[in-house]
Amino acid sequence: MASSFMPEQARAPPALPLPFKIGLCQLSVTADKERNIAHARKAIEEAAAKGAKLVMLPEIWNSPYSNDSFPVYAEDIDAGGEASPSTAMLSEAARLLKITIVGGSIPERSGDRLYNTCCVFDSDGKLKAKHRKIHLFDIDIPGKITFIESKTLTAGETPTIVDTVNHGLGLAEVGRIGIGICYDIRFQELAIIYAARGAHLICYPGAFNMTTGPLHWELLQRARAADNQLYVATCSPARDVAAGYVAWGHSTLVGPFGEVLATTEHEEDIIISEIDYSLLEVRRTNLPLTKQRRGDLYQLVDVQRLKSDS
Ligand SMILES: O=C(O)CCC(=O)C(=O)O
Repeated sequence: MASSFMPEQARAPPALPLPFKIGLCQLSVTADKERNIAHARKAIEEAAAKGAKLVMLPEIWNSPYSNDSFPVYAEDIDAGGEASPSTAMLSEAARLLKITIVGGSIPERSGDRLYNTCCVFDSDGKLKAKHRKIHLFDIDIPGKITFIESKTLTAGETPTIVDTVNHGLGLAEVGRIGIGICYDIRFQELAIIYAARGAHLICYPGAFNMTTGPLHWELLQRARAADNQLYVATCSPARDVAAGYVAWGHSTLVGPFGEVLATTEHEEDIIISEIDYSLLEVRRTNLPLTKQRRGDLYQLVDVQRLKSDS
């Protein structure tokens, strides 16, 4: 049996967690940051009270979604404490409620740069991972939507995968989770790499809009899940038609067969749904895609892993 003194490489892989509940908090977001933080905390507490062991928040939940707001609402996550009241709240909530939190995203200040960043906290309140949005949302659909995140934000440089291991119990609390933020979902290569690294679930906090949302939001989630035979969870802000950026809403959990397991409309909501990772093996046996891949004809290179191996 793995002892807590063994080095990381010598540990047996943690046992898959038993089925557990995920909570997706589709929150209203206002210009009042203090209120947004208190509101998010309340929603996290409600999801945990309903049995969620993993709780997820939307993209940019502490600030309006705009290039004017990002510099004003940005926090120095690495400094922590008073420099980052949003992540201080997430850490405390995770610790007190004994849950894992995929903390949506907030604007992050690091030196003279700004990022769109998702923090993952384990059930001890420890920051396990920080994902900086890799693909910035720069699009122009004339007459419909133009948004250029790169006006203010810098793109992240690394894919992010998190093991939620409880070493004491030798259990993967809520599994191995890949993280992407919104526009990151459009890039299938990222999801393929997460699947190849053993992710059970990919979490995409996101805020699609009224043009691309109806066409692409569910389509992309189901495609990422079906192609990679894993769970996909998304969490959006609730829709505010008076806001400068109107979010599509429709936070969703998709299963490893590409099936929508739980979803909602555009109002505030907390979705609670069950995740059972034993289904991954079932689906992968039904459709043995990994074994059937034609590596002799095509290959995808995991550049980060290649660099770390060399
Ligand atoms: O890809 C899209 O259509 C929307 C993406 C988005 O809203 C974002 O990345 O914030």
